[in-house]
Order: sequence, then structure tokens, then C-alpha cells
Amino acid sequence: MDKLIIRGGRALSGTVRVSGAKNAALPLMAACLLIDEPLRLSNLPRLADIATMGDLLNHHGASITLEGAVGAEALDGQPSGRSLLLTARRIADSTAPYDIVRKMRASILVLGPILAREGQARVSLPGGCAIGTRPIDLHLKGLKALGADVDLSAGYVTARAPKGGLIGNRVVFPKVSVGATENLMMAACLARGETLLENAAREPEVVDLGRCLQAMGARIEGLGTDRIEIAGQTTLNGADHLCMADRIEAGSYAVAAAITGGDVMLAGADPAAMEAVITMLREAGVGIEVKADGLRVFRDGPLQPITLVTQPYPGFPTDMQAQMMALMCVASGASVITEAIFENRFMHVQELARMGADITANGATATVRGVERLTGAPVMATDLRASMGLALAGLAAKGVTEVHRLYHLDRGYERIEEKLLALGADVERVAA
Ligand SMILES: CC(=O)N[C@H]1[C@@H](OP(=O)(O)OP(=O)(O)OC[C@H]2O[C@@H](n3ccc(=O)[nH]c3=O)[C@H](O)[C@@H]2O)O[C@H](CO)[C@@H](O)[C@@H]1O
Ligand SMILES: C=C(OP(=O)(O)O)C(=O)O
Repeated sequence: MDKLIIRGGRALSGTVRVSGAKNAALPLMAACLLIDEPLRLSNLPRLADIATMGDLLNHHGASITLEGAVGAEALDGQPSGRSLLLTARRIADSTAPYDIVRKMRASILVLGPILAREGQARVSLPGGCAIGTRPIDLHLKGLKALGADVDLSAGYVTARAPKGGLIGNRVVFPKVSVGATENLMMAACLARGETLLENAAREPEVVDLGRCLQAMGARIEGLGTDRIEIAGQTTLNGADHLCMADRIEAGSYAVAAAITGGDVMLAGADPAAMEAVITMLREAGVGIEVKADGLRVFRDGPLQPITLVTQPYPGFPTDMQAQMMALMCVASGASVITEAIFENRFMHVQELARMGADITANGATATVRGVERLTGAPVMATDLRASMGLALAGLAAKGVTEVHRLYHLDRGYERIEEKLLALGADVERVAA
């Protein structure tokens, strides 16, 4: 198990290229199961989760060919990610087994496509995880509305479409869910008739998936709104699609610049997808300039405290909450941060406290009183963004911080130590 050793205190500067978005790439990859023709996806990040999704798709019978492996050398305005050709000529096995699903909750995204194409699918229940219980009831209710018969037993969900396939319908989500919207959108593309998704997720990753489905011939309207209409078709075709830039990775490096009092260019960042984060950083006194190829983020004054509540898009993303909390640990005043999406997403609080942060968490709300300086410590977190929050705190802290369980960061941050090193951070990955 690798760990990241950070000697804090260096102001970061230079350019970092933003990778393709993990949370867009995973559903995009699952979409290959809808078609028997090749789907070419470019700008995919090199991450553990992408490999896990690749394993799952292989298991279902898809072949995956690596077409280009452009690495750190391509920091010249071109997408730095990889291009994969995914081809699911047939679904060899319609069961997503526990051994793969337990590694990654996003595995549930194969349910909609396989059910729609094969008429039946069996997926291991993903279970809870560090940040909350994360049920899949909304996915299942939606699929039932399209006529599926759903059975839960022995840790698996088995879904069967009616004879002749899924049937389009109106689905009203009682709560906004990114994954349920994506699963339903994919399933509805191959359903008979029209589907209307109401209170749908508006996240840019949902829009990216929708655009890819459109390139595959799907008829979808209302992307980016909470009302998505899909006219089902019997088949879709192969397509080429460029995965969007990772707004959460970009936001995390923006915090790295801010917390170290640095000046960093986030090449390839999409400001349109990051409005809530940009607004909050500006409120905190961080300088942000929108440039032709991304964002310049810098700080030369004190950090101001903020009041933040996580919300579905276009609100402030829960996936940036831990990083923002790390930043507020060194602001001049008290910030109030409320986590309104996941019930257990404050695991970083205790670890930040070990670095000298002054935080009181009460239910879903944490009060963060800024301190002059954090101090390095060995820390570990139980999820991806909490780990990033600790790494960011370590960049600003006095002394040495060791972030253990680096595999969490490797799920969502491509070549993290290389990128930080290039910005002048003193970081090192060591095998623990
Ligand atoms: C791979 C991926 O894209 N992951 C993102 C996705 O996760 P994911 O798609 O799992 O998150 P959801 O948007 O579904 O979850 C939002 C809320 O709805 C609840 N819920 C969800 C489904 C369901 O069937 N029933 C239910 O109650 C969840 O417990 C949570 O409280 O969106 C989250 C919210 O932006 C992000 O934090 C994750 O990084
Ligand atoms: C929670 C996250 O991912 P996942 O939904 O894959 O667990 C995340 O990206 O922060």
C-alpha cells in the first residue's frame, strides 16, 4: 500500500493539465454495452476505477483496445488522456459479479444498458461505502417504471424486461441522483416509445453521457435540465466521443494553488462546469482568471471564511467539500460547511484535527475556525476526496505529512505525485 509523503510549505506554481473526468468516463464506458459496434472514447484518465470498469466490461464480453497512450509529455494543449476502443459485439455474461462490483460502486451503471439490450441483467448489490449507505432504490424504481421485474436475493439484483423489451414511461425521481439518471437514460435509449425523466440530474457528466448517446444515434432532449426526454430506438450505432475535463480534479488543484499561496494555470479546465466552485473560491479571496485554455488560480492575500452547503449541480459539489474544508482550516475566521448529499462525508475532520485544525462537526454541519498554520502528521482517510483534502492540507502544513492508503487517491487523481511535483511541491510516493 503506497503512501504519499508531503513536505509542506511550498507555494505551487506552473501549469497542470486537467485529466479526463473519472465520473464522466465510467458511465461513458458502460454505454458501450448498448451497441454491437465500436465506441471510441478519448481523453480517458489513467485511473484505478477506469481499469476496474474495463475488467467489468471484459467480463460482460466487451473487447477493449488501447488506441493511444499519450502521457505527461503532451502538455501542449492536446488532451493528455488515453483513447480506448470498446466493442461489445455480444453480451457474453449478463451478470456483474460481486468480486468486481465491490471494488467500485459505479459498476451499477452496467445494469441499465445490459437490461435494455439483453432483456435481463444480474448485478451484485454495491452495498454501502465510507461516505454513506448509498442505496440504489432510485435506479430500481426507474427501471420498474420501464416495465422491468426486479428481484433482490443473495446479494444480487436481478432485473428482467417484459417480452419485447423495456417500455418507455414517465419517471419522476423523488431525489436527484446522478447514477440513477445515467442508468435510466441509457436503458431508455433502447426502450419502446418515449421516456420522460423528471427531477433528473443536471451534472455536466450526465450531459457528457447524453452527448455521447446522441452521437450513438440516441434521440435525447433536455440535457442539462431536470427534464430529459428520450425517444427509444431498436438499435444504436458506434461513435467517437471525447470525455470532458475533470471539474473535480481541476477544483482540487485550484485549492492546491490557493492553500499554498501559489499561482497555477489549470490547462483544459472548463469554467462553465465549475461555476459554484469558482464563486466559492472567489468569496474566499482566491484570484481566478478565465483564460482561453483554462483557469489561472492564485492567492496573494489572506483567505476569507465562507458558508457552504453541498447541493446537486449547479450547486456546490459534494466531491469538493473535503478540499474546501482543508482550505478553510487556514482562513482568517470561522467557516460553516454543510454536507447535504451524503450522510457520512466528514471522515477528514478528525484527521485534519490531527494536523492542528480547529473543526467542530455537529451532524451534517461543520464549523471550521481557521488557524495560523497546520502541522504535518501521518494521516489516512477512508475515501477519495477526504484523502485529497488531507493531501492539500499537507501541502500547506509545516513539516511532513504522510497520507496513507494512497489507493484512494489513485481511484480519482491521475499521476498525482507527478502533477504536484511539476508544480514545485515536495512530494514523494513510497511503498508502505
Ligand atoms: C461515479 C460517479 O459519478 N460518482 C458520483 C455520483 O455518485 P452517485 O451517482 O452514486 O450519487 P447520487 O447522485 O446517486 O447520490 C445522491 C444522493 O442520492 C442518494 N441516492 C442515490 C441513488 C439511489 O438509488 N437512492 C438514493 O437515495 C444517495 O445516497 C445520495 O444521498 O454522484 C455523486 C453526487 O454528485 C458524487 O459524489 C459521486 O462522485
Ligand atoms: C464519491 C466518488 O466516487 P464514487 O461514486 O465512484 O464512489 C467521488 O468521485 O468522489
